[in-house]
Amino acid sequence: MLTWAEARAACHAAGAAVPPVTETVPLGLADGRTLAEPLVTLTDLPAFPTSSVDGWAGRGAQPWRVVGRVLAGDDPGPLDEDGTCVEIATGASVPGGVTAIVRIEESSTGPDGVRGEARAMRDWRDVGEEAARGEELLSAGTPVTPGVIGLAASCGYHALAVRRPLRAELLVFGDELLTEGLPGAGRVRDALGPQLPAWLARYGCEVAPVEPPVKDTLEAHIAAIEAALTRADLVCTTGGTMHGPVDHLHPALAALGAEYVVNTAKVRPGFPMLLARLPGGKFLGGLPGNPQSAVVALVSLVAPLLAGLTGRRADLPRVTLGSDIPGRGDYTHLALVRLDADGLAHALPHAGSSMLRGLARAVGFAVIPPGAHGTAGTVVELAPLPLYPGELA
Ligand SMILES: Nc1nc2c(c(=O)[nH]1)N[C@H]1C(S)=C(S)[C@@H](COP(=O)(O)OP(=O)(O)OC[C@H]3O[C@@H](n4cnc5c(N)ncnc54)[C@H](O)[C@@H]3O)O[C@H]1N2
Ligand code: MOO
Repeated sequence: MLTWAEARAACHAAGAAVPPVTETVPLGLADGRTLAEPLVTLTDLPAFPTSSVDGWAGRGAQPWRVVGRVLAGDDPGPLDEDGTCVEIATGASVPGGVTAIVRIEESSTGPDGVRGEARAMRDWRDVGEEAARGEELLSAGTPVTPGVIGLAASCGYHALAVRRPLRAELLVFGDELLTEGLPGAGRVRDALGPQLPAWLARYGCEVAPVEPPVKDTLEAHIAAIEAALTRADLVCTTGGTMHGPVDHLHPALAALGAEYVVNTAKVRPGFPMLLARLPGGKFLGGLPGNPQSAVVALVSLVAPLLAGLTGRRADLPRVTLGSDIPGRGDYTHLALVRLDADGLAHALPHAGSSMLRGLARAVGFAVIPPGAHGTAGTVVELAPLPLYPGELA
C-alpha cells in the first residue's frame, strides 16, 4: 500500500503525463484557467518614460518658463530649451530632454516662472523598469487569477493560451441512498451527489449534472462507468470501494481493463480510496462511501491529479497547530481543522468518517505524518478544501 504522500505524488505524475490540450481564450474568460505557455511580455513595462505625479517636467536650471502641457495619453515632442517646462499629469509620457519633475504641491509659480525642488527619488518611471520586452513574467502552469489577467492586459495581450477545462462526472453508488426526504428505516440521504460536483467545480472542472444513484449490480456499474467515460476526462465514483457483498467497483474496473495508479493508501480516514487509469487514458477516482472519507480521497487523489492534468504544481500550504492532534500509527492522519482568530489550526469535533458536521466548518485537513503526533505549536502541511477567501474562518 502506498503512503499518503506517495499516493498524492503518483496521482500528480499520472495527470502530468497526459499530453496537454490547449485553447486560446479572451482575457475576460481566462479567470480560473491555467497558463499553457509562459507569459512573455510583448512590450517594455512601462513602454514609455512615465510621470508618476502631477507637476512640472522641466529642463535645466530654474525658474522654468511654462511652454505647454502633457496629459496622460499624449505623445509629446522633446523639451529642446533649458529653462523651460511643461505641466505634466500622472501617467503622462515624459518629454525627451526633461531633467527633473517637481510635484505640483511642492512648487511655486511666480512672474518669472516655476520653481520647486525635485525629490531625490525621481518622480518618473523608466522604460522597462518593471519588465523588459521578451521577458518571461510567469511560467506555464501558473493559475490564471484576475491579477494575472491584469498583468497580461498591461503586457499587450488580448487573449491567453490556457489549458482546456477538464470535464468531470460523478457516479453515486448505493441502493440505500435517498435523494430526498428524511433518513430512516435503514436508508440515508445521499450526501455526496449534492456535494462533490460543487467541490469539483471549485477545482476548475466542468461538471455534468448528477444522475440518481447507480443500481448496486455489477452490470449497472460497468454500464454507468462506460457511459460516463465517453463524456468526461475524469469520472468520480462514491462507495463500493471495499469488498462487501454489493461493492462492485473493483470488479467493474477489472472488467473495463483499468490499471490502478493508486489502490488504497496508508491514510486515515479514507484508506480504500483509489485512482485508476482506463484504456484510452481517462481516469476514475474511486472515493469511499463514508462521506468524510470521500472528501479525504478528493483532496488526496483527485486534487493532485487535476493539478497534474492542468500543468499546475500540487504543493501544500502549511499551518501551525493550535491544539494537539493524535497520530494514527504508521498511517497519515488527515485531521479536520479550522483556522481560528488566533491564526492557528484547531482540530474540529465530529470528525468521524461517516460525519460531515466537522467538515462543514473546516478549511481542510492537517496532515499528521506517519509515526508522529501533532503537537500544538508545530507546523504541518494542510490538505486544503477549495474554499473562497470569505469562507476561510
Ligand atoms: N470489513 C471491513 N469493512 C470495512 C472496512 C474494512 O477495513 N473492513 N473499511 C471501512 C471503511 S474505512 C470505509 S471508508 C468503508 C468504505 O466502503 P465503500 O467505499 O465500499 O462504501 P459503502 O460500503 O458503499 O458505504 C460506506 C458507508 O457510507 C455510506 N454512504 C455511501 N455513499 C454515501 C453517500 N453518497 N451519502 C451518504 N452516505 C453514503 C453508506 O451508507 C455506508 O454507511 O468501508 C468500511 N468497511
Ligand atoms: O477510511 Mo474509512 O474512510 O475510515 O471510513
